[in-house]
Amino acid sequence: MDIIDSPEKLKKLSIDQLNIVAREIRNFLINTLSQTGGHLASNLGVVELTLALHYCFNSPQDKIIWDVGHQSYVHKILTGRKNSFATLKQKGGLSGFPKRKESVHDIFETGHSSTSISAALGMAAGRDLNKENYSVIAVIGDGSLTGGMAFEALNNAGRSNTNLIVILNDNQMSISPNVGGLSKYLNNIRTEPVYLEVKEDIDQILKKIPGIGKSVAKTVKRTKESIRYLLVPGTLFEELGFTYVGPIDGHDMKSLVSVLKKVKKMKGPIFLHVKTIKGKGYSHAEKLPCEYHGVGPFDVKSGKALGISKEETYTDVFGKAIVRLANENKKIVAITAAMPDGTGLKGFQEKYPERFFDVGIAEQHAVTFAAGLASSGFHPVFAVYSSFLQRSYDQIIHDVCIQNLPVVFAIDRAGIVGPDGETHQGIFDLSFLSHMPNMTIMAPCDKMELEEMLKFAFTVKGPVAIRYPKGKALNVLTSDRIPIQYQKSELIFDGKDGAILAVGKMMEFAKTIVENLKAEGIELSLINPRFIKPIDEEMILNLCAKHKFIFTMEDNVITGGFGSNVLQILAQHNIKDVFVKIFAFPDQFIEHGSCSELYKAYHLDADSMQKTIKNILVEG
Ligand SMILES: Cc1ncc(C[n+]2csc(CCOP(=O)(O)OP(=O)(O)O)c2C)c(N)n1
Ligand SMILES: CC(=O)[C@@H](O)[C@H](O)COP(=O)(O)O
Ligand SMILES: [Mg+2]
Repeated sequence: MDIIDSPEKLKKLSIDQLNIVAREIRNFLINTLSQTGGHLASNLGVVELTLALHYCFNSPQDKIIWDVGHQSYVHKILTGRKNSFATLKQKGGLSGFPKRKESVHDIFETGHSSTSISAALGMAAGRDLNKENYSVIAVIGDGSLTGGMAFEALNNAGRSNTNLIVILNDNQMSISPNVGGLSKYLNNIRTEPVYLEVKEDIDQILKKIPGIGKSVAKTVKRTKESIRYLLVPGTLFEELGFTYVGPIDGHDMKSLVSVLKKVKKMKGPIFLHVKTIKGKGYSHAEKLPCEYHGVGPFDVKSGKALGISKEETYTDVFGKAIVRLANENKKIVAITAAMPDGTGLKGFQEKYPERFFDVGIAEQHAVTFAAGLASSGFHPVFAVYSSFLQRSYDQIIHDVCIQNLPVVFAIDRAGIVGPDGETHQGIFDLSFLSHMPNMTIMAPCDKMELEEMLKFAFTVKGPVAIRYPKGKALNVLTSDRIPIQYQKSELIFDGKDGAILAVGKMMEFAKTIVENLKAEGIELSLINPRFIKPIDEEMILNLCAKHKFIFTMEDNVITGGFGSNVLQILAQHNIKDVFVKIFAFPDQFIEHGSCSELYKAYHLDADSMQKTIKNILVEG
């Protein structure tokens, strides 16, 4: 394996040698990820498939697009990046997803699911327009195939007549077990794996039937079709216009290489169905693929997580609170887009299975589905990561907000998420939700407030978004708090030298800053805005009457976020004598790294902000 630092070297190996490399790669993945963490189970499942792809095709001339990209580690190893794995997902280190700046072999960047077939079809169309000749291959998991974009692309590609290869990596798992009709359909094909072999024999069989010659070609075709229907229960992909090949064993190197070589020569859109086992080769991961989907450091022998924090997270707080609320309010129903564990809905799923809906990786559908439930008298909560909610922008406006339907958006992983990087940072939700009429947006500053806000959200007669961060749930403020009132902020400290308005998680930093500066004789007011929308305008105007300096803090991009909404109020009221400093992420994509490193890098940690505030106040 050490000598394989480019696909060219791989091509010189025999099938037996490829199998040895596969074993070595598995050991490498298990040992390395046991220290760095990462998406273990998905990568263990595609070792042979990735080797066979690089063996049979010529990347980067041939384009391989990895859907989601969390399973691209083997591809990274084979394209010269093995020695960077110690830095996986760390600041300045190897990304956990395909990145064009990392390698010419990373032909298209991914992170969110279900984009690969569209991108591949676009590349194939570009190739055809340029009259070039190379293969374009989308590798998509069965979970990602449940996303709407994948269906849209299949529909488009199937009738396109272009040469395109879609490889379905079917391990029957999303992060959790895969759901839905398509998953059931694939499972039926998996259990009746006779098509590929028999299809090749059909012509032979027909030739033996007397009287069938060229003149009866139509009859032959019809007979072939009916035999095909007999053998495969539904040929969805063929009906869409693809040539379906499979299912084949994705851990049998010989079959993979032989089929890929054939597929490479075939014309038109090809759908190759490959069966794999998530976590293959590491018994703990094979047994519990969901737990080993994404891991932190772990002990290789026992499989046990190392140094895992038993501390309660905001996800846990949400998960428990929603079960309690659902107990009192039978109209509460919960929706996830394939992430019951990550969003904390597992408890709800167990307690109220009939009121729980896993719709697959289908965030757009989830929102409109919630709107439908709300229209029939239910009060849905859609628990979703901030970055994945980006998918549902129009559905939130068109299906929820315009009709002012009571849907609660429980937005987890809001703000910086850290090691997953650009595609996963939840730093846009305040901006893209703020401009939606009828939307209420709240951000709790600690765990008690998350519970209170969730309770409050179900009393609002319209859409409500509550956004909370990844990680440990804190008790930031004291327990004697004023109850939540619509559009009302909360004054925490009253000072004379300036005011800080700290949204959600930023309250942790703001409180420290206020306390530290007080010790230095600087007295600041501290406000917990609670509502980002509708914003507490009265409070802002009162602050402006009293202070010359206002500091806003948010873990969102600066464009269109909370601070920018504050400035808008000042502009509308023609207030010119108050200086507003917005602490927010700049108008750029934020790379991977630990959360604390990223806050520091963007001068949004308590120390950096304290220095900036002090400078401003001292310089006047
Ligand atoms: C739009 C979107 N929603 C949710 C996710 C979170 N997510 C990452 S991987 C994954 C499961 C993917 O399943 P599959 O494509 O079958 O890949 P496997 O891990 O089984 O190899 C999910 C839900 C995502 N990346 N993108
Ligand atoms: C690849 C992907 O999108 C998910 O697996 C994501 O990495 C999960 O993030 P959490 O670990 O925060 O649940
Ligand atoms: Mg899968």
